[in-house]
Amino acid sequence: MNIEKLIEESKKAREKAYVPYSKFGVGAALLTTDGKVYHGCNIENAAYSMCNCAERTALFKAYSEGDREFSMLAVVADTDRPCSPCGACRQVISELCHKDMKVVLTNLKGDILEITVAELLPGAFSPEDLNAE
Ligand SMILES: O=c1ccn([C@H]2C[C@H](O)[C@@H](CO)O2)c(=O)[nH]1
Ligand SMILES: [Zn+2]
Repeated sequence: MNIEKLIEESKKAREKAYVPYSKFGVGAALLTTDGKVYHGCNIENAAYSMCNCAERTALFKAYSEGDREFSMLAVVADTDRPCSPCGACRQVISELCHKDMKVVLTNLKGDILEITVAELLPGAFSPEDLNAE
């Protein structure tokens, strides 16, 4: 599975977005090290703070199925710049994915930004911080 194919998967995921309030659909595709792809879309709610982003949907689906090892995450939305994950997703991605994992941010115009998990959230609060005495 290459970058272009995973981006296509993220676009398919975006078509499932439930976005009656923002009308802003986002898609994510998470590739496991053994080649499985988890789709995620954003899912909104009339109680707005309950909205779940596409990135966390994909990660939580994978974790809940027992998958823990990932090689790439692609995210797409109809944005001017490559879609930029929110702070909450950056925090969750930082904990659940390897710091060197590739993150591919893109938009419908075809702009692509390739970064790593570490670059998404430099200095992220991490599980190790809980162990300080
Ligand atoms: O990277 C992003 C940015 C935003 N959203 C969602 C949250 C909300 O449903 C809508 C508008 O913020 O887009 C995502 O799913 N991922
Ligand atoms: Zn988010």
